[in-house]
This record gives sequence, C-alpha cells and structure tokens, in this order.
Amino acid sequence: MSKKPVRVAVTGAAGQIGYALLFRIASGEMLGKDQPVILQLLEIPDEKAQKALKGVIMELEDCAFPLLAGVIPTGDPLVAFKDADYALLVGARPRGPGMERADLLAANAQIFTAQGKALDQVASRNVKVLVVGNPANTNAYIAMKSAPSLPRKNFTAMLRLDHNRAASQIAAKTGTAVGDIEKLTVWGNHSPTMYADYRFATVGGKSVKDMINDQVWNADVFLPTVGKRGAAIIDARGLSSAASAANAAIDHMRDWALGSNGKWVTMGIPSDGQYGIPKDVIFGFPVTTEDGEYKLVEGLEIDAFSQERINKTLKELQDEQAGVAHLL
Ligand SMILES: NC(=O)C1=CN([C@@H]2O[C@H](COP(=O)(O)OP(=O)(O)OC[C@H]3O[C@@H](n4cnc5c(N)ncnc54)[C@H](O)[C@@H]3O)[C@@H](O)[C@H]2O)C=CC1
Ligand SMILES: O=C([O-])CC(=O)C(=O)O
Repeated sequence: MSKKPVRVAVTGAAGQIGYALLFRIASGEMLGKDQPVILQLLEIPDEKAQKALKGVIMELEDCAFPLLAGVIPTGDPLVAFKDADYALLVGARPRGPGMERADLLAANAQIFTAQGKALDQVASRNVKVLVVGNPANTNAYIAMKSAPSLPRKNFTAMLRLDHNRAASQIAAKTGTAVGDIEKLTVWGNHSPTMYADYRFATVGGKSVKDMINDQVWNADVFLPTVGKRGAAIIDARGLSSAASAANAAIDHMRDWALGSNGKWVTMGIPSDGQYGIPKDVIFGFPVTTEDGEYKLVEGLEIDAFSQERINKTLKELQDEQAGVAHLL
C-alpha cells in the first residue's frame, strides 16, 4: 500500500532557492522515492510574487511527478503551515554585494516572529523546521522562541552548506573522494565566523588532519575559503548561492527524516548546554541522525585553537540574539 502523503511547507517558494528546491522535493529526493508529498507554498501576498509562484506551480504540474499529491499556494502563513510535517523557511531578503549576513537581521526578524507564531498555532506538533533564510541561526532562534508550544528540538538552522563546502575543500586538498570523508563538522554560526573542524575527520580510516598536516593552511586558507564562500559566489554570480543551498537543504532534511547511517552531519540545533554553549543558542554541532531524531556527538576534545574559534562564533550569535531581544 502506498504511504500517506506528508505536508511540506516551503516559504519564499518563488525565489531562487525555491526554484532549485521544489522539484527535488517533489521527485522524492528529500523524503524518499516512496513518500508522497503535498507542497504548501508561501510567498508574500503581493501580485508579482504570487504570479511568479503560479508559474513555478505550472512547471511542477508539467513534471507530472508521481509523488506530488497536491500543491497549495498561499500568501498566508496559517494556510502554509497548517498540519505541516516539514517546514523549510527559505523566504527572506537575501544579501547583495558588500552586505554581511548580520545586516539582514532587522529586515528578517519580523518575518520569523510571525512565522514562528503561525507554526505554533497550526503545524503538526512533530513538525521538523529548517531555517535557511539568513541570518539562519538567529532566525531559527526567533522562530523557536515565537513557538512556545512546539518542542525546541524541532527548530534547526542550515549549516549543511558550510559542511558540504568544507568537505569539498578537504577532498580537493587531500586528493580523496568527497563521499569518503567522515567525521567532519562545522561549529557555530552560518557566517564567516563558523569553525569548520577536520581534526576528527577520516578518509578510509585515515586521519585527515595527519594527511594535511599543515596548520597554516587550516588557519589561513581553509577556514577563510569556507567562511567566505557565500561572498565569493555573490561576487562571481552577482546573486547568492541557490542550487548549492537547495542541495544542502535537501541533505539536511533527508538525513534528519531518514537517518545518516551513523555518519556525522552538521546541523544548527538549540544547545542544551553542551560544549559550554548556553541553552537555546542555535549552534552548528556534529550530530548523527536516526528514526527522525538527531543526536549530538558528545565528548569531543576541544583544543585551545578550537576553543578560541568556538568562542568567537558564539559571541557573534549572542550579539545577534541581543539585537533581537526586544522583538521576543
Ligand atoms: N543558510 C544558508 O546556507 C543559506 C541561506 N541563504 C538565504 O536564503 C534566503 C533566500 O534566498 P534566495 O532564494 O536566493 O532569495 P530570493 O530573493 O530569490 O527569494 C526569496 C523569496 O522569499 C520571498 N519572501 C520574502 N519574505 C517572505 C515572507 N515573509 N514569506 C514568504 N516569502 C517571503 C520573496 O518574495 C522571494 O520570492 C536568503 O535569506 C539567503 O540569504 C542563501 C544561501 C545559503
Ligand atoms: O552568502 C550568502 O548571503 C548566502 C549564503 O548564506 C551562503 O551562500 O552561504
């Protein structure tokens, strides 16, 4: 017997990331090739945006995806999030050349307060929320705080793009296959302060740190390359990353829903105090996933260099939180 459809809400559905994301969700790449989905698509209630959304839906229809059990376009978060099992909060203002993600804080904070409240009112109590819109960690924090009746653990932010970027850089440096890299993680904020950490990483059982054995490359090349990759893409394309962001969102949700088979992945999750990160800060951590739940990898040694990096990205997150405290 075929499975019952699940409801997947996507905000900013007519935007760049939406265009790279919806077709892959509808084809089963996110939740499995046997899982029908109903897409509940939110765009701003503006004629141009709603018309663009209509066009995207025409294209979805024209794909004749067997797993696509319905599409609900709307300008109202209460409709988009009604009974949602998954919610991908993509809709936000992206940054342009010369802007830092923190510049988006004020512009986007209101969106995530309203959407957190709407999720609180109408979504499934088990809804899995992924915040992609920047600044992603703090937006996830705002949504979580605005949804007090939902479990805190349901709110996550996307650090998977940073994780995938780090894996690619390491594969290139070591001449190994990206898919063979295990136990990599990215700590902290989705911003240039994030700390991509390959101290525990292995390829075919061999230590990546030993293979590279170059702390100057780590500090002066690798970390800035991964941290500033988003800006490098804006510089090259004139637009922020979209296909790779959509791909990371698929990876994040797929692993959360279907499990990572023991592999470490990076998710931005609300801290419970582990590694000295204060409770509720949405922080990139190494996790494994199984049966629809993520589990933080605990007990890793944090050396002085790593602690300094973690402190820096934590401070930035705490400053962002202080900047939106009046809204919560
Ligand atoms: N966490 C991550 O790794 C990444 C995050 N991003 C962020 O993702 C966000 C979306 O990026 P793009 O798709 O490129 O932007 P875009 O501008 O192409 O699309 C955003 C869409 O969201 C819609 N929107 C704005 N406010 C909304 C609201 N309140 N409700 C529903 N829809 C709303 C807009 O009308 C627009 O269609 C940006 O904040 C960007 O910075 C982008 C890449 C990576
Ligand atoms: O840099 C941006 O504004 C978009 C983004 O978050 C990324 O590509 O990592």
